[in-house]
Amino acid sequence: MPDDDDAPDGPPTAASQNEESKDDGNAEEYPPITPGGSLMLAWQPRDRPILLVGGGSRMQVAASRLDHLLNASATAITLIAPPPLHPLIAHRLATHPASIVHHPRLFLPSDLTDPPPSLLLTAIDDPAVSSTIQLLARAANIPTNVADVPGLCDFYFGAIHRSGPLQIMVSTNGNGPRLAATIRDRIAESLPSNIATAIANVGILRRKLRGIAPGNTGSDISQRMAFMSRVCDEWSFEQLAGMTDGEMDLLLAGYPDAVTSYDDLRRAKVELLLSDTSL
Ligand SMILES: C[C@@]1(CC(=O)O)c2cc3[nH]c(cc4nc(cc5[nH]c(cc(n2)[C@H]1CCC(=O)O)[C@@](C)(CC(=O)O)[C@@H]5CCC(=O)O)C(CC(=O)O)=C4CCC(=O)O)c(CCC(=O)O)c3CC(=O)O
Ligand SMILES: NC(=O)C1=CN([C@@H]2O[C@H](COP(=O)(O)OP(=O)(O)OC[C@H]3O[C@@H](n4cnc5c(N)ncnc54)[C@H](O)[C@@H]3O)[C@@H](O)[C@H]2O)C=CC1
Repeated sequence: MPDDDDAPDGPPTAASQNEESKDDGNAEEYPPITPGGSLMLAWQPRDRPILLVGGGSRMQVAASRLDHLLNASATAITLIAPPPLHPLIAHRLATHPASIVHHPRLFLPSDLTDPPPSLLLTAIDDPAVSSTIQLLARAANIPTNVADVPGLCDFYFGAIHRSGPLQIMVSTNGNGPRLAATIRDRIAESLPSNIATAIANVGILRRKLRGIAPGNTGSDISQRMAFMSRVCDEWSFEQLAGMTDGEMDLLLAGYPDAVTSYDDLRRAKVELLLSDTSL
């Protein structure tokens, strides 16, 4: 009997047998698989319907979920929560009326069908109702988070740090949520202060690059990727954060071959300025 607790239940499938037969003898060269983690993604809710159930005040869980949704630009949130509402939720309803529809009542099964949400979050203090909602959602294949009940969650929330375009989520995979927040704070403290500007500038540079080299063949893409990778590796966060629009254009003038270093670019800029004034 194999003593592998992580092995999936049931007989091997055609796919798993096929995987075994593909072992080419280089197994020790490949990174090991460590099951038991989470699939961490960067979900883009956009206008897809999302259902949030609960609006309580004790631990502010629904209020925090709502803020996460709004920060992710979700625009089709339905909130099912009888009064009283947490004051932060009331404030968000007032400031984001186009993105949130509030029904001041208890959950109804029809909330899962009319329309079916792409995501369901519950933050309520009634475990029996929580598990009924989760059973209905599971039957309808709706990914669900039941705050406080890991066994009923298809996905967990994590401790999140946000700075402009940068977002970092720490998960302890259910082991220590409070520790996740502490680790998040330590990571945030260790980040350079200009990191958000550096990332935003790289975003601008990448868009400019696609403007001057819009090709979509495999080699166009590889060339753009190699150039951007070199810029990101060779320039420091500080240099990237300080990059002006004109410097970006100068840097891109070397595309696809030269990736000018920060010092060379500054020197080229001075030379350009000098030659301009000598005209
Ligand atoms: C599984 C998970 C499911 C989910 O909710 O998604 C879950 C479950 C449970 N939380 C419990 C307790 C606490 N949760 C917090 C705080 C947070 N909890 C969050 C996520 C998660 N909590 C998911 C796992 C994430 C991971 O492990 O990485 C954070 C990170 C994100 C967020 O919720 O937004 C947010 C901090 C965010 C921030 O600060 O920014 C605090 C601390 C505090 O409130 O200050 C406490 C008290 C201290 C303690 O217990 O550690 C209990 C026990 C209840 C009991 O004892 O009865 C359970 C149930 C259980 O473990 O069985
Ligand atoms: N991150 C986490 O995982 C954490 C989870 N929790 C848990 O999350 C849950 C919610 O906590 P709080 O936000 O403090 O809220 P709360 O406990 O103050 O209020 C519960 C809310 O649920 C609503 N509610 C109850 N039954 C409902 C139903 N059938 N339909 C719609 N709404 C219903 C109530 O009207 C109220 O707004 C609690 O069980 C709490 O223990 C608490 C701390 C951390």
